[in-house]
Amino acid sequence: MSKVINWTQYFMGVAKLSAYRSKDPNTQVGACIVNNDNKIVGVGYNGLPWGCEDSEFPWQVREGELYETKYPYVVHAELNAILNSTGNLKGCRIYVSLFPCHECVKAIIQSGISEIIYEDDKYNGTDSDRAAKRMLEAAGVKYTKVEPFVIEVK
Ligand SMILES: Nc1nc(=O)n([C@H]2C[C@H](O)[C@@H](COP(=O)(O)O)O2)cc1CO
Ligand SMILES: [Zn+2]
Repeated sequence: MSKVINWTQYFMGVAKLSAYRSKDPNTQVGACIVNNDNKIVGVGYNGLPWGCEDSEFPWQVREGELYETKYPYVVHAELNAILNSTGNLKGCRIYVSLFPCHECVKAIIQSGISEIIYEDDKYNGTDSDRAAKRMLEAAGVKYTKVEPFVIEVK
């Protein structure tokens, strides 16, 4: 019998495959938005906005003056997936390889997405993470952690 993956593995797999497109040398994140018919309606990974060349922005820099780091320039995977999506996201689920930050959570809530499925939560307990969860709980958006699913890319 050939191997068959379940829906969660499939959508998380698409999210994680997308993450491999990210030029971020420290954290590659992928996201996949799915509607109630189990159709994919948006994917994204953390990258620079259109027109911003990877070679001209400081991907390697994580500390020091904000302007000199990668942080003000990168579009997070979740926001890219929302911005890349087609149509109304009300009631959709978002599969993301890393739990969303407080900024993406605002976009997730406002777009009508009703559930977050995530795998990694390496920033668990940070202020951003706590603020994110505070908003999700207030807005009634579910978040569910799933076991790691290995995608092999050679
Ligand atoms: N959920 C997320 N989605 C994302 O796309 N990111 C992006 C922003 C940066 O490009 C990178 C985090 O960089 P670092 O601080 O781990 O070196 O991942 C970060 C988070 C974490 O909340
Ligand atoms: Zn974010």
